Amino acid sequence: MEGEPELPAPSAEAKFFNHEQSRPININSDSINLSRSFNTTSTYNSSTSSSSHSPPDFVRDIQAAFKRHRPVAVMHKPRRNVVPQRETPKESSIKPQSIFESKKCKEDILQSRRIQSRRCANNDDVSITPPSEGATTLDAHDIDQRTRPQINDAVASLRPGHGNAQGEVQRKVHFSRNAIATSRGADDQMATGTGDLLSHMDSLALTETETGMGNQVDASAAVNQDWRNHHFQSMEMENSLRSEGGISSIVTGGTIGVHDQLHQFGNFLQNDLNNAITQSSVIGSSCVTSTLMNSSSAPMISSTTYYSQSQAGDAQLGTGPAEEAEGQMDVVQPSCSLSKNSGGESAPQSAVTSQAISSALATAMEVNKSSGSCKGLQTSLPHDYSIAKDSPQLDNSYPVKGDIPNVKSQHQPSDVPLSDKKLENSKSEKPGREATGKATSTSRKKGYDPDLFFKVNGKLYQRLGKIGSGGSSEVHKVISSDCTIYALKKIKLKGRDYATAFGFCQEIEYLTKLRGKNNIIQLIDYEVTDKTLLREVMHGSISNKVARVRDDGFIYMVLEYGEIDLAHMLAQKWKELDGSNATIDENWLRFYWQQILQAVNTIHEERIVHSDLKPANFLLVRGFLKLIDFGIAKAIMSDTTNIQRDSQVGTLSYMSPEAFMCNETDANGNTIKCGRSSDIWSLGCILYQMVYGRTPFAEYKTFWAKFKVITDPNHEIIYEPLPNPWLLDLLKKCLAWDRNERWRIPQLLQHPFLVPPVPPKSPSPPDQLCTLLQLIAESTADDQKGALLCSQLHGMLTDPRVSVSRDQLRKFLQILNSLL
Ligand SMILES: Nc1ncnc2c1ncn2[C@@H]1O[C@H](COP(=O)(O)OP(=O)(O)OP(=O)(O)O)[C@@H](O)[C@H]1O
Repeated sequence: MEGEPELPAPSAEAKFFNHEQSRPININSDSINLSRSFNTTSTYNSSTSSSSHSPPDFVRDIQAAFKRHRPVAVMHKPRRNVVPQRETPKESSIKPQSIFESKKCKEDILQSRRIQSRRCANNDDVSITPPSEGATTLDAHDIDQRTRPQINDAVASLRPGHGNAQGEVQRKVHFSRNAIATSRGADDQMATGTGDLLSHMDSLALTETETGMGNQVDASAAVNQDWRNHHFQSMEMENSLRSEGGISSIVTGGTIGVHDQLHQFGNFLQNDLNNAITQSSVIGSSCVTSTLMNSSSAPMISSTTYYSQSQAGDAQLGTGPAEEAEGQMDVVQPSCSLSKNSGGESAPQSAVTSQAISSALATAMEVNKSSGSCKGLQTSLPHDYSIAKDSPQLDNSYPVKGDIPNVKSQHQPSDVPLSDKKLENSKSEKPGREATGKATSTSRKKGYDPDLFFKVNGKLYQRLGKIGSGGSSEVHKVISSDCTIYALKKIKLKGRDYATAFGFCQEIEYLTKLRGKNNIIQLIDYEVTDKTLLREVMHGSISNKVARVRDDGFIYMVLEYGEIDLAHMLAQKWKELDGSNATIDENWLRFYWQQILQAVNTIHEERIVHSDLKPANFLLVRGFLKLIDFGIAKAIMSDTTNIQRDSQVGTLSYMSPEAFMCNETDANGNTIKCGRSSDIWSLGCILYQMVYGRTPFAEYKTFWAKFKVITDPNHEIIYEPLPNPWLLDLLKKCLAWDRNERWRIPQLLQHPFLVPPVPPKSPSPPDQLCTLLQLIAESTADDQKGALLCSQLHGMLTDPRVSVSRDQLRKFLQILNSLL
């Protein structure tokens, strides 16, 4: 595995904006983009080039020239988080007892729902008072006998019949701080879905208790597996809801500031619901929550709420006329197991977002409020539904899962002692309120919660978790209103210079150009919020390229979602091989190498040089590799084969010699340029890594060491012996130092490693005889008899109906011999 190159001394902030260049970079040990501001007299000879500056000057030059952060995709330190598959949080183990308890709990719930459904007819309010602060984790058996029925009762309030088609039911849910609450039909339009929700909850409970995964649920995995199902279920449900007059089903948990949060989402959907008295707007009905309330962090109802999924996706929000009322706005229902983690990248999948469900409740409450039927909304709940505030087990961050045994706080780092957690909670309470207030006002203004949704061209995408972040962007996993998973790349423009912004817009341009090419990641939609900027950059009318974007603009790119990148695939592959002497399976290699070549061929045919090819930029989408990240790609002008670069760009370990020396002059006085062959070098590095498990210059750890060897034409790359000599040959064809000697993609696609030469067929005995006879006939052309015999024999041998025995042959030869 490759080590990290040490880069030239970064500045204190390690972040530069090069006014001459197009991009800012963060310099860290992972990656580097170099600007060519140190373009001086260096030549192909590395020693010359490096010696043309004293190191401190050079360092300064380079620092000034670094453009943007380009992490080196080393296999052992991939930047992208691999989705943990149903990872179990350390803090919350499920004990058999818990499972047993949770099953019991489920029965309790079912029972209490029955009771509750009767109560519902009487327009009960439900309030669950939160317990004191403290614990962050709760197992089912931690829920004491007193609280469980309360929870159950609360959940039971979701029973069908709580709202009904006549519209007389006006159930309210009051959330006290940290309260777990359940939903109820907000009014008649919310009646029917409750039943669906409950059935989902039931099945969820079953799922969770039976599988013993009542803690963290891998949202992504679940989403991936089930979204199609969910989609259909959603549609089904939508239809049924429409025909039945509409409902809203809501399950939620509560936390501090819940009313604010409820209010904001209420605003978001108010139009929908107000205009849709007879329409359905089903929110999150399919999701069952296991809710952990934490007042300190939650952007909305709870900082960490686990949606355990059973039938996620059964409901759609904002469909039908309600949606129309919203004005083309697609609203995403949180149908899938979701994970929201304020911690961001480190645990994208573990984070669960509960907000849509919470929001649904908010909506319901808003509707109730606005309809004047919400008198119970702010009131306390009947005490039999309350969870004692001082309950020893349940505190402000307790998970309440209804019938789900075990959840844990995601928000608080697990290594924080409990007492500290308490402290943090109490400390953060106030800011939490303030933050919530802010979020609320933003949400009110925008009509949706920006912490939860992204809006691109009027369409909402619900955030499922952060996938990763590049040098310039954040990439999130999102779900659209039709339950399709996408990746959403968000680039903040504020503070960047206009030239950089132009670069970002160019990525959009390339992706637009590459639409329909199935080995390139597909751009589904995009929005540059700063329209003036977009206009300016696209028309090339930026007057001051070094000026910085001052407004809070963003670029959003909705992209096809890739499951895993090649860097992770390789890491996984090598992990599997670890300890054994085996090498990567050649067929596996061929399969993906061919796809890599085809993807790059696609852009080369479109006269685009990628300039940052590395395993992390090949994503697996539905089993095939697709190329991503055209952030520094460049178009080749029609009259040339090279691209014009102001700067050195790329990721060190995969950068070609000419990329290091771009724009310098070679020994013959020619300017060194980058072109398609630079990409071929990078491909060679990728192939080398696929074969040997490390990049060709991995042993050179520092930037300088790498720079020196890569730019040295006499440096010999070490190739360990390989069983297949063609593979070795292929590597050498890609990693030829002289860019003119490197093979091009069409040739590489025909290389014997991919297309093994077919051995020539050895001629069959009759063929040989025929040839022989031919020769004899020619040599005895003067002897007519001999020639006749030869042609007779030839005819016999070539006629498939005639079989000639050896004896016959011998006789013929004897005759022939006597004649000659
Ligand atoms: N369509 C996608 N599907 C899934 N994951 C993606 C997708 N696009 C990007 N990612 C993930 O997000 C990471 C960052 O994305 P990308 O490389 O496009 O951003 P960047 O800011 O240009 O990064 P870099 O600094 O590498 O150039 C990628 O390494 C990849 O793991």
